[in-house]
Amino acid sequence: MIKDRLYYSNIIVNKIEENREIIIKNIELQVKKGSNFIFFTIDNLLPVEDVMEIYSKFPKKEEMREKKNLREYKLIEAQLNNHDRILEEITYSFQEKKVINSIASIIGKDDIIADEFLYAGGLSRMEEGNYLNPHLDNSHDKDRSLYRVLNLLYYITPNREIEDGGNLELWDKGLKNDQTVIHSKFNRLAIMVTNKESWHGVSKVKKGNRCCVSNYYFSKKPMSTDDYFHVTSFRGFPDQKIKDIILQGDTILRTSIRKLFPKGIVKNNHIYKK
Ligand SMILES: O=C(O)CCC(=O)C(=O)O
Ligand SMILES: [Fe+2]
Repeated sequence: MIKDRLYYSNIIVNKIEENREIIIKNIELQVKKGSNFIFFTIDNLLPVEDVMEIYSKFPKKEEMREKKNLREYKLIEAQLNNHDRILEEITYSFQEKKVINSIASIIGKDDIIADEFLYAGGLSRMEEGNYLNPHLDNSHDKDRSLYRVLNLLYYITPNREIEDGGNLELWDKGLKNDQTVIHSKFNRLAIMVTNKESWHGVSKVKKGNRCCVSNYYFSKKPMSTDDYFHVTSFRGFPDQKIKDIILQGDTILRTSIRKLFPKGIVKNNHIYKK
């Protein structure tokens, strides 16, 4: 059996469909509570031996690009053809039409387009001390013609405990309230809406590594009714008061630059050049 995107996507769709009822109930509850930041997780996505194989081929620290600043400290790779073929296959399996359709029908949005250039998607690796501060994802795609609407995060590092840090944190009740912690557990797919309220981040990794395969879905229409545009906007974690002020200033600065130069001044090289 060739482990290609078709193979993975068949398993993924079956898993989503198996969980359809529970996911829909969960989303309905969130909507009822008035949340616009919808998310859900699907556990045991792939057979364990398949995830272990993907994990074993995941690029090592030295083979990835380090992003290190006040906002984030992590390793990324979008240039998938520099690595084992299996990594490109698992990443793009989430972009197969039937996976998109299955998720789209659950979310109730029919005009979803996958991000074939992996603009800010692809592989990410976080090691001890790495973090991703609370942020709103950039509202649009690389040409600023489509809205980002969903983020799919598939965690593949075995034996990660919640105490090891590196968990996905969602401010689904607003930044002034406590965040919901999503354990970045082995073989878990987390799916979250991205809009102007979806503040999220990754807590500092305390132990081991945290490998993730990520994909964005786009759409001509946003997840809400009104139009909006924002650059990736960062905040401090709740205990980082000074960093919070600095990061808010940083967002204001980058927003003003973006107003002067709508396509940005530095070329974003976090894309898959085919
Ligand atoms: O790694 C994660 O769980 C979240 C990643 C993320 O939010 C991002 O890359 O924008
Ligand atoms: Fe994000």
